[in-house]
Amino acid sequence: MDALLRWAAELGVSDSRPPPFPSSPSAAASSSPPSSCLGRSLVVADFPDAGGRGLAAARDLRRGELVLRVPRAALVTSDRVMADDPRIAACVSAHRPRLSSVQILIVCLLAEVGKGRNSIWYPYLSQIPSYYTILATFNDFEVEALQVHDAIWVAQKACSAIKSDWEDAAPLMKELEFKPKLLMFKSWLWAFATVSSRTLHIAWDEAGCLCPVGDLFNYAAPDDTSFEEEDVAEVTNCQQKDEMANSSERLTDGEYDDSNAYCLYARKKYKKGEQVLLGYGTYTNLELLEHYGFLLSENPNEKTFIQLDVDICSIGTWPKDSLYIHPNGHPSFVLLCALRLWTTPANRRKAVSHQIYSGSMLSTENEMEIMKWLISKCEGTLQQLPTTVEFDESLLVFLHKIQNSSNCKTDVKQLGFEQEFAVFLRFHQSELDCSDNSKLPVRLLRSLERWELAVHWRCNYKKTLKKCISYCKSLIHELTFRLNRQ
Ligand SMILES: C[S@@+](CC[C@H](N)C(=O)[O-])C[C@H]1O[C@@H](n2cnc3c(N)ncnc32)[C@H](O)[C@@H]1O
Repeated sequence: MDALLRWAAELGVSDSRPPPFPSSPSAAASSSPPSSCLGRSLVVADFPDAGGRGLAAARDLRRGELVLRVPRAALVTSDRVMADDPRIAACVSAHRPRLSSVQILIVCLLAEVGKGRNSIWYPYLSQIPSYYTILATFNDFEVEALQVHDAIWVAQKACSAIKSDWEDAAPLMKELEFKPKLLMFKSWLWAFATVSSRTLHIAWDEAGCLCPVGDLFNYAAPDDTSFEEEDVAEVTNCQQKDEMANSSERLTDGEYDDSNAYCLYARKKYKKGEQVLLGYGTYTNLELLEHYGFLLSENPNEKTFIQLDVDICSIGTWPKDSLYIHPNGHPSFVLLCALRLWTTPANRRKAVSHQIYSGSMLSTENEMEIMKWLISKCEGTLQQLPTTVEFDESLLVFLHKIQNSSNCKTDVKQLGFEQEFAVFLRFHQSELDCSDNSKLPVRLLRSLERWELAVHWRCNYKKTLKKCISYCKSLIHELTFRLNRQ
């Protein structure tokens, strides 16, 4: 990491705003770059429960403050790799019409990896994780563990799309004489996951850019970023007005700006030592798993979908993905509207459409019918899934413990789940031959990590359905009370 931070400093990456002009020309010429690009606003730190390696505030940070600047020279982009290497440029241009910008960036990334120490990005490339847990890396056992048909389908589709991209790009990579290891699907998957989970948006390339040091920020779901009065006062009083200028518009965390650099900003106030997080976008947990390989226990953007008949989905002009259940168990506004319309006799729909689109309840009876329908749908869905929330919660405890166990044979026996673990081992054609004080092999530990993610996802899914049932029951109770009083 020290080598990366030194290399980045040499390229002008910095966590402090550069002075408007050097104090004197001789001082500018003689000043050597600092030994680290961090230390003034940020430091690298470990956050075991929130993304692992990440960036912490090196001092108290103000909202809207510039915390990292990464000049274009440090960014890994397809155009930069090709500008530096005419052979790659010539081969890519011959294949370009058939390839997407993401495929081209992946090929450029693998080409740089193939250069080893001769790559100008070597200090950066050697700090990129060596494996990922995005959905496409899940094997059949782990995919099955998601249990919910839609999620299984997303995982399978993600993997087959990446495979087909790899096959399409194979002739180009052969022409570039990639080493056999880099031609393998495993390498493509690694590079795909790197691009998927670490790129930042740039205007001139849909695939984005890899941003050394800037890609060390972990994720927090974007929340309501409306300006609080306190923040406005802070901006008004701020001495560094130039830095804070436009900070009300700068509630996005980062952008490639006119100074030819990627600039990243604190999107809220941070106390020294706190983890500084970026909101990469609003994602459901399945999307986070698909693109980034993790999920959040509390995700405000989570959407829980249940199987709906075609006639419900097509009853309005609403997009299908707006028909879902919120993490607190409440049906989404659109799901509620669609169900109100669907439960109304066809000949009356037109007459009540104004009421429905404004979000009003049609009648107590209609609302009770919807709530009963939702209860039965959620209960039916839960019954069809092979395990319960309680089982999944215990399995999660087991999976967590077993990954940290130094005595797996005894622990598997003591913690239960021997049967599930035997199926897991059979899938991996492994036997539990680890003696006391030995850890499981890395291959199995990584699979356990992905299995845990799958169980975590399905457990959250079921919990939301249970919350929906409780919500509907309490509403029915309330409506019955109202009806009885009429
Ligand atoms: C841009 S990188 C962030 C830095 C990364 N932790 C590292 O060590 O290089 C994004 C990856 O960090 C991890 N990550 C980010 N935010 C996370 C979070 N809130 N919880 C768990 N993992 C997270 C995921 O593996 C994700 O794909």
